Amino acid sequence: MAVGPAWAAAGACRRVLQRAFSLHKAHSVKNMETTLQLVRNIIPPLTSKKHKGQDGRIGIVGGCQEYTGAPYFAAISALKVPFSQLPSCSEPPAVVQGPCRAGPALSQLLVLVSQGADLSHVFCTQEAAPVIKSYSPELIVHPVLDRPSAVPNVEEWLPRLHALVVGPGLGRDDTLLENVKGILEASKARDIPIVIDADGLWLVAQHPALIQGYRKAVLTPNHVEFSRLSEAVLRDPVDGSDHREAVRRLSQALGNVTVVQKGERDVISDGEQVLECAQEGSSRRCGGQGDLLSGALGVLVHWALHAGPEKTNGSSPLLLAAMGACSLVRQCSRQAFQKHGRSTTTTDMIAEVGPAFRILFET
Ligand SMILES: NC(=O)C1=CN([C@@H]2O[C@H](COP(=O)(O)OP(=O)(O)OC[C@H]3O[C@@H](n4cnc5c(N)ncnc54)[C@H](O)[C@@H]3O)[C@@H](O)[C@H]2O)[C@@H](O)CC1
Ligand SMILES: Nc1ncnc2c1ncn2[C@@H]1O[C@H](COP(=O)(O)OP(=O)(O)OP(=O)(O)O)[C@@H](O)[C@H]1O
Ligand SMILES: [Mg+2]
Repeated sequence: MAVGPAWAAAGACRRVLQRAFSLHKAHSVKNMETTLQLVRNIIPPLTSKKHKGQDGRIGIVGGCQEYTGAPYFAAISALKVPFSQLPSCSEPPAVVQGPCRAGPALSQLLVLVSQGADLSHVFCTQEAAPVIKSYSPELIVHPVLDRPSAVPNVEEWLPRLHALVVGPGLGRDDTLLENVKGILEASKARDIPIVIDADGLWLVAQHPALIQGYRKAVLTPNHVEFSRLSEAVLRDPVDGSDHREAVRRLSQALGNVTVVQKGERDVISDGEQVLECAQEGSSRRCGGQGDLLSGALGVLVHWALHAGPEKTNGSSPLLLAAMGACSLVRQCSRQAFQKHGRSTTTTDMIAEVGPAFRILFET
């Protein structure tokens, strides 16, 4: 087979990346920069040639009586990641909220983007819906998750969604979890990328077969969720002395599903490569930062898979997406902490998504 220069360049870049991350600590700053350069490649350019929906619509599955903040944080962070899709004026008024695309000059367009765009759908319980809607008029909220018809109700929207984030604020009610099983199966059948977090991970720990071998899934466990999952899947206690190997093993056991273990450093693996995100964040550990990550990751996963191999230079798109989202959330945390110190909350971090994105990916 003829090997072209682009392929050779891709191979060389992959080897550089692999070598870079196997020598992790010594070159961590350089490695982060190498990967962030690839992340920049997957960000879709802002152009007037795009059609409605091309840059992504994200669905969040979560939100119940107890937890309304988590799905809101995930949905609003997906909405705030800049250069996402602008709503078209031809969208039905019932679902379009916020600015629409009517051919404004670039400067106006940038202002509109920084105000947010219509792309986040939340699928939650009846009780949670009015609460989530009241946080933001920009979110599209479907009160369907506790209905007997939940699966077909969500399935109806799947053709219009580019990625699903499952679990923030879902809770652990058996009926809801049963519905989410059906939603996961329907999404896999359509080959939709799925980010699984929080109670979605609880469900996966009970039924690992749900995502076993699904290469378009990314799991984002925190410390406790990671231990729970590892024990369920590997059936032995986690080796706390080697995070990288523990994450790689879990990913491999799940059939190379991408795993992002959040912590002081975020460890990311697809069962083969292992990356670490050591972007400076902050010491503030308020609730909701993980939800911010899962929402942003939903957008980046779509962008990375959509970008194609010439943009990712042969690297795993999901690893790049994870590295991008982790860096973004940590940078938001750092900037928010500089302004608000110990009183920083996740809402302060959301306000930093646009500026953090520019610093990381547009310089
Ligand atoms: N405002 C909201 O509505 C929020 C709701 N949340 C939701 O709350 C539900 C339960 O989530 P939990 O994260 O509490 O999950 P769990 O109920 O599994 O609890 C995990 C526990 O581990 C602790 N933990 C986390 N990281 C740790 C670490 N590094 N070392 C030691 N302990 C650690 C947490 O404090 C928590 O008590 C989920 O649906 C989640 O999405 C959270 O996302 C936070 C914000
Ligand atoms: N010790 C730490 N130092 C710096 N950043 C951290 C630390 N622990 C977690 N983070 C960052 O905080 C973000 C959320 O991780 P965390 O472990 O708090 O998730 P979580 O428990 O799921 O959050 P949530 O409250 O939303 O459920 C991640 O981007 C991660 O990089
Ligand atoms: Mg969480």
